Amino acid sequence: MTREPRRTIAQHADDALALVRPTPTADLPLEDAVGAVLAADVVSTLDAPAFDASAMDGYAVRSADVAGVATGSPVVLRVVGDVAAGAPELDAPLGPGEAVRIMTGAPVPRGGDVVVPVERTSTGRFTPGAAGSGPATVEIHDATRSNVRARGEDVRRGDVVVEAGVVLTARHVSVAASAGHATVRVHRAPRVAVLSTGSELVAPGTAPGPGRIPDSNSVLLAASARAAGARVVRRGAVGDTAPALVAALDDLLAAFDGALPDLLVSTGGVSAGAFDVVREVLDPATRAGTAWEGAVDDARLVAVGMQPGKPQGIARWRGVPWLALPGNPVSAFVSFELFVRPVLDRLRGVPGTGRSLVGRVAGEGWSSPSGREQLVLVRHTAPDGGQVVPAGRHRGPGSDPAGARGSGSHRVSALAHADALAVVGADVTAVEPGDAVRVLLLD
Ligand SMILES: Nc1nc2c(c(=O)[nH]1)N[C@H]1C(S)=C(S)[C@@H](COP(=O)(O)OP(=O)(O)OC[C@H]3O[C@@H](n4cnc5c(N)ncnc54)[C@H](O)[C@@H]3O)O[C@H]1N2
Ligand code: MOO
Repeated sequence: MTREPRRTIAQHADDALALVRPTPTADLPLEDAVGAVLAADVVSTLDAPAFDASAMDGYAVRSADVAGVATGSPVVLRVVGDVAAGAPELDAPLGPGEAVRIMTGAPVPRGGDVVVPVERTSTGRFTPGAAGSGPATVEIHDATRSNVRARGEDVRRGDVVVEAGVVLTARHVSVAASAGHATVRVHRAPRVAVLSTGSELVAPGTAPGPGRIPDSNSVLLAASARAAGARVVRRGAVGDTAPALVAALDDLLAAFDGALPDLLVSTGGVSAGAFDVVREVLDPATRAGTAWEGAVDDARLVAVGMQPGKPQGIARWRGVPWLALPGNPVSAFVSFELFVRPVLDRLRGVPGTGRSLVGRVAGEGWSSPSGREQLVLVRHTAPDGGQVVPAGRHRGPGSDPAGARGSGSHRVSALAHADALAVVGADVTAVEPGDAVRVLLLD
């Protein structure tokens, strides 16, 4: 067997990122683009507001005519017309002593520069459905606010209103609509094929039988990738034989309507066991002379200086990037967060590299392996943050994340209990209560 090179988390993450490039771009209708990453700035084709618009239902007037209102002198103006939202601007400018009935969002006539809300006039209120009718004159009671929204005061034609690289939400696509667009240019959703290996695995919901357990990792990885914007095909529980794995990988290459996936993600079978089938397929010593020897390129089985998640595989299967994660559920989760998520982000066009760590304080101590970075599922002790403690249903002696009984990478309950992932430096052997810790906040 080939000796494993030792890599840091950062080095392995870089190796994984180097496998992929952003997906091609296409124009998508606005509603279909939510969740995708914007590939080109959205530039407004319109001014917003598009014209000087009324902010109130009321009367458009000339400020010169209503200057006396503030000093208590009554002002009576002639009502010369109506302008509703959606109507073109009136042809004639507003003359001295004139007012027009105007509705919210309607263009203010030339010459008019103040809109007096109807309730601040002698009219009191307009009657719905009675457009165009009303008293021939109006007395203005208050004209302290202009209530005119100036053309272009929010957005000017040519302004960038949404920047490339954002994960589009409903808010962003509504702004694109306001800016005159029906479509936006986005990166195609990454196509991700997920499979889990292990003859002990049964489909979720199936009674396991002796020695067998539910396949939770393929659910974890498929759901995580989908939530990260990918189109996912999941293949659960491939048995621990090389031909079964080879057949499953080839099936997955054809699972996206004839298009190749952008990424294969597997769990299990990468460590030192006699049935570690991913290792068997990737290791040059065991794949030499097999029918699938030529399918594997750039394969590396590495020991990453981390706990959990040490054994990792990376390769191309018939040219398709493949990240082979370890099988322990917490190891699979941590591996997704540290290696798969950044790859998905690069595929879907997110600029930069990932989420930043935030500072917290340990509410309890725990031990940490020397020479390896430690990833610990933790939970905040109060909703407002501050202290974190290791997560998991059965805590207390024996639940130390790096204690005598191993890293706890089998403790699935912690996945549901945690709200953050603490990252402890490789040189730290014990975290004491009150120590500063860096955490990734989990969604
Ligand atoms: N002699 C050594 N043994 C092990 C080493 C080592 O360095 N030397 N590394 C350990 C570490 S660390 C890890 S992590 C695991 C990784 O092993 P594999 O990737 O080969 O994973 P498996 O052996 O297939 O499974 C490990 C464990 O996880 C359970 N599992 C697997 N797949 C799933 C799934 N889809 N859903 C739920 N649970 C799953 C599996 O039943 C095992 O209990 O190796 C250590 N051993
Ligand atoms: O690295 Mo293993 O992932 O410690 O359990």
